[in-house]
Amino acid sequence: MLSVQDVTKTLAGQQVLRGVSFDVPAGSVAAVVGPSGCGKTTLLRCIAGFETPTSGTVTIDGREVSGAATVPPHKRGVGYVAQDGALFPHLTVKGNVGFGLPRRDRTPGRIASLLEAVSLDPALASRRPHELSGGQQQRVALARAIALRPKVMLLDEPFSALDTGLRARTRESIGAVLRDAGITTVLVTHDQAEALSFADQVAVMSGGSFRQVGAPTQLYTEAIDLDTARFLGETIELSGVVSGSTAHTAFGDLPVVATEPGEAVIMLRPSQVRLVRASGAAAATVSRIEDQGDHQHVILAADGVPELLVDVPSWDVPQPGERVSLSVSGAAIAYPGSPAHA
Ligand SMILES: Nc1ncnc2c1ncn2[C@@H]1O[C@H](COP(=O)(O)OP(=O)(O)OP(=O)(O)O)[C@@H](O)[C@H]1O
Repeated sequence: MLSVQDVTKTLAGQQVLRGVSFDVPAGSVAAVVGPSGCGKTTLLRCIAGFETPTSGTVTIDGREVSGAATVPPHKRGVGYVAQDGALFPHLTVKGNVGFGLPRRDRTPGRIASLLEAVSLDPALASRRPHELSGGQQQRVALARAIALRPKVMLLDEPFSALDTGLRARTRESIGAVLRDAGITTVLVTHDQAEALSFADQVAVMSGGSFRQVGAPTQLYTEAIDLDTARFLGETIELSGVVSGSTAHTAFGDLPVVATEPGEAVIMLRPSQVRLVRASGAAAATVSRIEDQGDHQHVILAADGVPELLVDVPSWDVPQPGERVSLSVSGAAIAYPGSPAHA
């Protein structure tokens, strides 16, 4: 429904986008995640029409809006919420939210339901933007964009000014509003946990191109390379030698997704790993414990290899000197490279 094909963009002599392609099916949510400066905002601006791609095409609902012909931003059916919200300072909250709606739709009930959708107290409706916090302003900007029921919604870090609890709640309610309305959405964020929890499809961006595009679970469990795996979440990394579907490591033999035999970095997600205490085949020794409150870091040592950190719940903590082994759910993945150490 939204299709971006081989889009490049050069700005001030620098190639900011280097051939970006992805399709976002109608009514679904895609997230683009990547470090600061990798080109996320530039990609959104190309989709919105605020920038013209140097080459490549953008198609919305089967109509090419950027490429051979160029459709101006206001005729693309695209909503855009910028990082700073960009509210009209002289209008109240209800004036901002109702801006662009036909007069007959600017009813108190409609405005209140839009404010509710973004978890904003309707009592704020008569305030002006300078009387709101940054996070409240951001939510007014979201409500204003949703009000117009665009075909495509582009969200540039819209939750970044909100604190953790409010951020999760607002994200859920905005996600539900967008899905219920069948609005095709692209969210840009540098927060991988946000991307993985919000979207049907996640694109990992780096240096102006996509490294990997896929469903959240697929990316998390089958990252294409070690850097992407590290970017998407915590890793446990061991040196090992792969043979068939087993990786031989100093911490014992572990199941691994079958791959090229030989030396590799064996990567596990922390949630895959459990410590087994008092095992006859124990492979490691607990060298020390670091108290994290709700859980404990257990630092393991094995002969001649760097330490390894495994989390355990605070109510089942092994003692320093105790012998333990690793029990793994699913399989590890082997990558070329060198492991990061505890
Ligand atoms: N108008 C411009 N002229 C020249 N260079 C630009 C322009 N806009 C962006 N850039 C450069 O393009 C690169 C990508 O910028 P962009 O804002 O797209 O990144 P981003 O991934 O959205 O970053 P952030 O997460 O920090 O917002 C950066 O190196 C930036 O300096």
